[in-house]
Amino acid sequence: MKFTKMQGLGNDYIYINCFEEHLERPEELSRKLSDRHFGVGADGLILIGPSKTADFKMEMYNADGSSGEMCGNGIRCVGRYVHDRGLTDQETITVETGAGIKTLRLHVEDGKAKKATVDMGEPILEPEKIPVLGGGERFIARSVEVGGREWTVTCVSMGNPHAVIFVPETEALNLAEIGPLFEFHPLFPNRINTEFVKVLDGETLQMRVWERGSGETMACGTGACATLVAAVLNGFCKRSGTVRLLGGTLQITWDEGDNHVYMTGPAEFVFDGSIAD
Ligand SMILES: N[C@@H](CCC[C@H](N)C(=O)O)C(=O)O
Repeated sequence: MKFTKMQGLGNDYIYINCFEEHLERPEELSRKLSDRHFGVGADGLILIGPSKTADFKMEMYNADGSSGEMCGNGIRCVGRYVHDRGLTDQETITVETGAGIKTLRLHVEDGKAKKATVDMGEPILEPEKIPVLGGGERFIARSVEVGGREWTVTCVSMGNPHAVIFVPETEALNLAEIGPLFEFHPLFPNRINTEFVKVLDGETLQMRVWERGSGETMACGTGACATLVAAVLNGFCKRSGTVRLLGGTLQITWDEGDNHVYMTGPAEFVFDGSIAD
């Protein structure tokens, strides 16, 4: 079976072209191939295939085999893959995901879709839809005890669930210890992606992320969108800004007109490979 490894800001996935390949157990394959010592090494697996409702369909699996509804860095790589490998000649494409159909505008340079702007849709703020327990209209700046410490948490879904926490410093945090305590906290029935964010100024946010199912990653596109939305809701940031992650930066805008979040960032090929069995 052929595969392609790609990355968006160091958030790396193994991509399978399901127009050509047939997969039986993607959860198991994701676990096996994502292993950085015994496999190819990745944050998970992304399948690109035909859709009945959009130009393409994307399915994503985390490194532990669980599935995610949406992947912001992954969808830009899907855009680059289908464009650069000749599956489309369009520069605006639609992709069906577990969080609905997303529209991508590809930024083509020298024949390559090196960047994309993705319409990530409207953020979901109702606690029962995120989902997070606790009721109320929105889950903004609520105090939650995790690991014997009080954290101020804002929850946002970008089709997948995020808990955003504003902290004075991100570097010193031991994410390997705190991350799983949030991910498996009983407050979050579907587990959670957690972003730890330092506000640098009114349009610049610095973030580290502990991803549901993959642990700490270099970047999370949906997480960067949730972070900007949470920063606006808390009065820390303008509606358009830069999110700095370990692997690079994303430009995020929460449009006042249509209430949609727009994400712009790069997408890169790493290598092609094949798996014997
Ligand atoms: N890295 C992704 C998000 C991947 C899915 C996430 N771990 C989940 O389970 O929701 C991104 O760039 O958005």
